[in-house]
Amino acid sequence: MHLSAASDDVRVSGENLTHHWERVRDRLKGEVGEVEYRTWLTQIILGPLEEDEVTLLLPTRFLRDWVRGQYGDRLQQLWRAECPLVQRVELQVKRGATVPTPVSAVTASAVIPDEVPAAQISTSQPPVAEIRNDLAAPLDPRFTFDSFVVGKPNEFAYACARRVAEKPSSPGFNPLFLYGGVGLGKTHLMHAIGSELTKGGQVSVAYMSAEKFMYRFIAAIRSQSTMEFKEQLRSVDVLMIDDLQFLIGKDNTQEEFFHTFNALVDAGRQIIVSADKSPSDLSGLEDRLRTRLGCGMVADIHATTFELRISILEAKALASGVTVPGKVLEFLAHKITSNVRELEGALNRLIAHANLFGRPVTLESTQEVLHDILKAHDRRVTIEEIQRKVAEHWNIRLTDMSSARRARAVARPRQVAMYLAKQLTSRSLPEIGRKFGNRDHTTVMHAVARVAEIMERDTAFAEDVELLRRMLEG
Ligand SMILES: Nc1ncnc2c1ncn2[C@@H]1O[C@H](COP(=O)(O)OP(=O)(O)OP(=O)(O)O)[C@@H](O)[C@H]1O
Repeated sequence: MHLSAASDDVRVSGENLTHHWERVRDRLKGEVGEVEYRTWLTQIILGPLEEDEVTLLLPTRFLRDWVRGQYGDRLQQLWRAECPLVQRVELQVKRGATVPTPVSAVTASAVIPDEVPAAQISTSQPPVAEIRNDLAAPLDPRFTFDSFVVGKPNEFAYACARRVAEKPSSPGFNPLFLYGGVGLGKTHLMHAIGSELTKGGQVSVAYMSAEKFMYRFIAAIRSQSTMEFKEQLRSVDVLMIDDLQFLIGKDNTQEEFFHTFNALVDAGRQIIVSADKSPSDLSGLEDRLRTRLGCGMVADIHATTFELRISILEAKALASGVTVPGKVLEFLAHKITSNVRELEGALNRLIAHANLFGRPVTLESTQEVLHDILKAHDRRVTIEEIQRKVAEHWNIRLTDMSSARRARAVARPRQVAMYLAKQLTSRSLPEIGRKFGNRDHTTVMHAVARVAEIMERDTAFAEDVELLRRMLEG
């Protein structure tokens, strides 16, 4: 019954009830302040009074929970004080509830969208963190915990991610802040958490890059649908924002993110953020945001070790079904140390090549196929290193690299060292000559030509030189 009598002798008319509600609202507004009121409370619509219970309607489940959690008790007290017939306040979701008046140029949205049924919010297979209007990006089904190779540099971040996936919003783990250099697995771990959480279809997850967050926010301002945007974000169970460093210098977006962040954490939802630096090092982000970002669990992913790179390569090679010799994996792990993305890219190219041409992967084919990548990764080799390696290889004294001795057992390795110095460093012939006991540049020129010539006809010698080159380049 709409606006029924609360007791036999005292009745509350619809008009009176509205009047009481206005007074309750005004008092609340006075208590919480204009901004807070505009953000959360303008959307409450007065519903029916039944017995001693007044119903207040909100357009979404999220808002209902929020208002109940933050203002529920206070609303009840104010109602009781205003109208003694009202003893209880019931907060309900009303589909299609509209805001009576636009709130402001930026936050106004004449129509608040219907509450999204849980089934619609949660994802289907393959897991897609989609919530209405493509707000979030899809999760990559390849990025799972199973496909993530764990080693010393990432074991802590992995353990934290696992923990959040098992028990979101646990105290001490909210927010989860993952940070580390480029291509080290932050996005992979976030998607893995998302996929795990959406498996049961009960949890809604929104994943997006900080950049997308900003563009969506700007678009919402332009189309005057900021409120809808806020609502969408604030209705998820888990919000994941990747590459937060993008928000540095974007003050308005930071502000919006800060409010969303607070609203979600205060409502017991999980936030997961990734960045290239720790919260304290993200100078350019507002202090209050940095403080809040750092107050959950902060986990860094360190640069990979040789062992981790080998394990990752082994796992990816195995999954591809192509046999990649251990020597090739070691070679790649030595050469490509920057990040996992590049390592993976190199391996993928080898695998694609092997599949395309039906040829086995060898060290030689690897060097050929990855010529450009390897070149870019050539590390700076010094002439001293070359001399040391070559002397060790032919078992001669290091001092013989610059001595005047001309015996072939000494002269040939010295020539090889000069040849490699020319090939692997950017030093000029005179500079190389100086490092080899102040020899003339023509001596170096002669050595380079001589070594190349012998390599042409002596395969064993050529292999020796190639091996030395690979070791030095590694
Ligand atoms: N430990 C790992 N095991 C398996 N694959 C990994 C691992 N670390 C990274 N990768 C892979 O490396 C690639 C790059 O990882 P990802 O995109 O997660 O890096 P990121 O840290 O988010 O980088 P960016 O800073 O550029 O956003 C992905 O294909 C990912 O699957």
